[in-house]
Amino acid sequence: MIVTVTLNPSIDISYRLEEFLIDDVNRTDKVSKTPGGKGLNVTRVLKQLNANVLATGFIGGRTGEFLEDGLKDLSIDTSFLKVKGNTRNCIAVLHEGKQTEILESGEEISKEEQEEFLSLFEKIIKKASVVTISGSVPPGIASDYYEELLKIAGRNNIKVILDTSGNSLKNIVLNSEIKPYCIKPNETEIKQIEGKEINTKKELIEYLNSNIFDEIELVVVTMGGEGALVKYKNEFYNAEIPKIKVVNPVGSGDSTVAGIAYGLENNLSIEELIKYAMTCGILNTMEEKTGFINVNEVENIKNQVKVIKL
Ligand SMILES: Nc1ncnc2c1ncn2[C@@H]1O[C@H](COP(=O)(O)OP(=O)(O)O)[C@@H](O)[C@H]1O
Ligand SMILES: O=P(O)(O)OC[C@H]1O[C@](O)(COP(=O)(O)O)[C@@H](O)[C@@H]1O
Repeated sequence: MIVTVTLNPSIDISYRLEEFLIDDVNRTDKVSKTPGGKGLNVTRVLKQLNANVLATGFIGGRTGEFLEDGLKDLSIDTSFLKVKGNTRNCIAVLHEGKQTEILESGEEISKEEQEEFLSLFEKIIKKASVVTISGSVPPGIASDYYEELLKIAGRNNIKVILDTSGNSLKNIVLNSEIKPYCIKPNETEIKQIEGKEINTKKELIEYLNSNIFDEIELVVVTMGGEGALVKYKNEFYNAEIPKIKVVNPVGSGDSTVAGIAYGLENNLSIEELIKYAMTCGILNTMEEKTGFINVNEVENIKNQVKVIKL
């Protein structure tokens, strides 16, 4: 089983506009509202891949109920901790080929709620082989909270894929006693870890060879339409992907994480795992909906992804 952790889920609202008018009124009938937050996008794609998946995290209020109902409609198993604060909304405006996002930070999670979640997490991961942890943490949660989750997963010998950014990622890579099995930074996030200038693949390889990544077995640095550079057990792989028509790229990193989790759960070879990860990311960009792929196209796209050992 794969457990997906979304500590800061959201109702993802997307508005598509021909033109985005600043300091003016924008009207649209092209609206979508889906259960979101990075980990729930991961969950939906895993469900589409027929994986045995359980979603957990904090939810609260009417927005939390909307979110849980949306997952139930997709027959997704959930075990959320209900909290006092309301689940947030995140808005993406898709306009003129661009994507402008307004992400609420979410409502505060109390110390008691944080403690309660650690107990719930310990209980539900007993049957898991892979855990994904995605996204930002809501207010009230210290940046080392993810380390607590890693310790619990470590005690239970479970592989963790961590997809986060900013201080949460920095803290895990630079300061955490225990490391995740895999991280999936994009090009911006990898530079944020130590504020490094990384302009070429050669520089990226040099950076990934530095000892701060020694204990992380799998590092997947995604590069949007340019595919990814992957470090696995000190070997490097370049993932070359086909040129496709992008409809909506929101959630493609999350879909990539779903592909990695699927690969680990099914003990795929590293080449096959990278192909699945890229395929899920690509297929998500080709859809209007976030955290959604056309499963009928998996084989076709996978055959067009090239994984080259460097
Ligand atoms: N323009 C694109 N064309 C094709 N595939 C894409 C494109 N953008 C993203 N992808 C796919 O999704 C993956 C993750 O995208 P990326 O933008 O790097 O992540 P994030 O959403 O985390 O910023 C890429 O490695 C690729 O497989
Ligand atoms: O948890 P965070 O980091 O605040 O991000 C939440 C947002 O990220 C998204 O998952 C989109 O992320 P990506 O476009 O980076 O894949 C939205 O669904 C969600 O609103």
